[in-house]
Amino acid sequence: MAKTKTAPRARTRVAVLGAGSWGTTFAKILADSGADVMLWARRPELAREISEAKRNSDYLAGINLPISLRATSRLDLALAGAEQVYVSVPSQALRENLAAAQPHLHADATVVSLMKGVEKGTGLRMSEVVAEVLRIDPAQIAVISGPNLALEIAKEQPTAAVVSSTSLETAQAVAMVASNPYFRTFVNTDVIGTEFGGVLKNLIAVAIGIVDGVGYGENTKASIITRGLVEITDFAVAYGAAPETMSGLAGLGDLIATCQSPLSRNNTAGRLLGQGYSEADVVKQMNQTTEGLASVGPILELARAQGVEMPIVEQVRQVLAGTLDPRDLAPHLTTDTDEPQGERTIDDKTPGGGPLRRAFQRALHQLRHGGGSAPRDRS
Ligand SMILES: NC(=O)C1=CN([C@@H]2O[C@H](COP(=O)(O)OP(=O)(O)OC[C@H]3O[C@@H](n4cnc5c(N)ncnc54)[C@H](O)[C@@H]3O)[C@@H](O)[C@H]2O)C=CC1
Ligand SMILES: O=C(CO)COP(=O)(O)O
Repeated sequence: MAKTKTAPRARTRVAVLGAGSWGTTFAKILADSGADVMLWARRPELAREISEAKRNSDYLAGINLPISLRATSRLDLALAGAEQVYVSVPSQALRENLAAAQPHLHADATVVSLMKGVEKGTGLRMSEVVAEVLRIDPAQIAVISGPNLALEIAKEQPTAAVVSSTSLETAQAVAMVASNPYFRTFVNTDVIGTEFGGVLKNLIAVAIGIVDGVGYGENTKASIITRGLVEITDFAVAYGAAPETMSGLAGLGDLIATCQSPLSRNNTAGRLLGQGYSEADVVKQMNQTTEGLASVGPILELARAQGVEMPIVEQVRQVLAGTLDPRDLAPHLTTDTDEPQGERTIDDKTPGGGPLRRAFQRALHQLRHGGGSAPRDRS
């Protein structure tokens, strides 16, 4: 019997906007996953180096890029026929880049944010900026986040990430195109949690860098990471995230990677602050995007709006402003208000409330006001 020939599956045409360390690495992930990728670089000389030498010596020194990867400095060429558009520019530059891209974008294209920041001034998440500028169906928008230090992935070290969209179908379509033997993608529909996980871990990584720069050791760092996870979970849950997302790859996973690695720019910036450099000096020294520095202000404003306390992020703000000595940054286990302190002194795995937590708070309140002993950490 003659074998039926199956036609080879057409390669999905995708564009990646931004040829910095993550944009270039993601273009490699997509090309290695079998997609037909066009990478947009702002500078024509960088686009030429990527297309001709298959190198990006400014951002990914020593990495050989896939032969099939092409780059251009023309947005119209990058976007022509692209079914999926992955965006990896600094968060504060997203709006202007989207406005430039819009006339060349296919009406049905899926737009995928790879970014981990919020917009100053509006406090919007990147998917919200995409929705506001492009006015497309939310089902056309996805975000990708997780423990994804670019250089490790460019070296093809096995990594997992989360693709999130309010449409599971969209998340799955993106995950299909962005999966290969070294890059495994999981899907969810919790865009808020997935995005905030990436934004908030940067702030805790800056705090970790600061105490590292001061010379404090593992106890301090583990305390900050643990308390930081509670803090960022409280924040994200207050904005509608699922708590499980914060203990998954896009929350805890990314928090661990970013807080542990000297490859992290947020961690590095924090270390310089801890060594006594001012914010202005640090910004001058970092020649790559350091989202955490720009996110501190908007995140604290959003936290205030929901009544969420973020003592560690607040201390980072004070170090940046030069009003707190980096040596005084500590996992904030006490507060300076007269309020009952149950909310902040319970080491609770269910941030955001629950009957058990409320009962515990009542007991703590009684103890405190009835002259009993100090609250104990339950962990
Ligand atoms: N590098 C990493 O390991 C990862 C980065 N991300 C996120 O990806 C986003 C981009 O980060 P990276 O690629 O690392 O940054 P980068 O600093 O390496 O590259 C940024 C790119 O954006 C371009 N760009 C376009 N418009 C710009 C403008 N107006 N101002 C400045 N640059 C402009 C730059 O030319 C450059 O190619 C950030 O939100 C970051 O948090 C997410 C996961 C991993
Ligand atoms: O998001 C990242 C890892 O998941 C990269 O972190 P940095 O932006 O601090 O380098």
